[in-house]
Order: sequence, then C-alpha cells, then structure tokens
Amino acid sequence: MLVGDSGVGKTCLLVRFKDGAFLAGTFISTVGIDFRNKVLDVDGMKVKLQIWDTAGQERFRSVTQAYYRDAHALLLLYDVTNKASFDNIQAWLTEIQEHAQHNVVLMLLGNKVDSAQEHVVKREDGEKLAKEYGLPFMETSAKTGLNVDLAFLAIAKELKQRTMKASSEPHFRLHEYVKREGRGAFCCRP
Ligand SMILES: Nc1nc2c(ncn2[C@@H]2O[C@H](COP(=O)(O)OP(=O)(O)OP(=O)(O)O)[C@@H](O)[C@H]2O)c(=O)[nH]1
Repeated sequence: MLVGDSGVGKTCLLVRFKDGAFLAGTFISTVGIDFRNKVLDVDGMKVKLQIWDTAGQERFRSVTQAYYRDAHALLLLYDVTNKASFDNIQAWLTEIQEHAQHNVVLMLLGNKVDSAQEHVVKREDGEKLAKEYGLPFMETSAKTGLNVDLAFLAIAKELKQRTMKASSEPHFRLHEYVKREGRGAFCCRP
C-alpha cells in the first residue's frame, strides 16, 4: 500500500512500476483508493503484488485507514521538494502504528529526486529520520524510474521470505539490500 501526503507522487510511482511510464502534466488527485496488480519474478518464483494506491488528501483519511489492517507492506512517501510532506512523515507513522499490523513491512521513500526544483529535504534528512525509526530508505523518481522497481522488488523479496516457511535460500535482509542496491540521485539530475 502506498501512503503519504497528497501530491508526493504515489500514483506516479505505481504507474512507473506497473507500466514503465510517467504521468506528466495535470495532477489528478486520487479519490479514495485504487489498486493495480503486478506479477514479479523473485529469484525464480512468481510473486503477485496487489498494490493499493491511497488518496493523500485528509478528507479521504477514514477511507484509507480501513485498508491498513490488511496491508502486508507499506511504502511511505514524501516529496524531496516539499518540506511539509517530510514534516508530516511522523504523523503518518503514528497513523500506521494505530491502524496497521505491528509487523507490517515498511519503507520510507523520498520521491521526485529528479526535480529541478530545490531539494529542500536533503538525502541526509531522509536517512536520519529513517534511522530514527529503523526503516529502510531510498530516494526515488517516478519520472526517471530511479529506484522504483528496486523498491517494489525489495518488498516482494521480504514478503516472499516471510511466507516461505523453511527456506534453504540465504536469509534476505531488507535494510542491507536497499542500502547496497539503491542508486544515488546524482546520476539522473538534468
Ligand atoms: N518531477 C517529478 N514529478 C513527479 C514525480 N512523481 C510525481 N510527480 C508529479 O507530482 C504530481 C502529483 O503526482 P501523483 O502521483 O498524482 O501524487 P499522489 O501522491 O498520488 O497524490 P494524491 O492522489 O492526491 O494522494 C503530478 O503532477 C506528477 O506529475 C517525480 O518523481 N518527479
């Protein structure tokens, strides 16, 4: 499930992952909740992800809250060009604590890292907050695709591991994987 303030890029991140495209132009805010499926090949096994895209607007909060309970994983987004969206992350975490399962897989993403606008939220700020809450963290761009597939693949790998009872495969470590595989934003700035 994708959560975070309105306009941080949740729908665009999902469309980039699902269709490999970017929704440029007019911003059409999500109404309530929507979902898309995608089947991923995770180390030779097919994993079907059902990804719920929530509306960030406050007025839909009671609708989206009802979906937390059934979520196995949450991608919590802020926009690196929007300080308020970053400041609101703590409120989102409180909401997650109240409504989601205690062992939900959670990842923090700083989106729009391609943007020519000033990055008012620095990478270090995101890293610090993620460390404080023990969350895996990456900067992403729905526009260029930076780290988008990786974020969903990492979640799929973690979920696969959790559902496999006795696996002979080496233990998957989400934090380490994301840290090792995540690409820096410098490669994609215009
Ligand atoms: N430059 C840049 N713009 C982006 C990116 N992701 C989204 N946007 C733009 O940001 C605006 C909002 O994107 P959405 O994906 O609709 O935002 P949302 O979080 O789903 O918003 P709600 O549905 O209201 O919760 C759109 O105009 C997008 O084109 C990105 O990675 N880079």
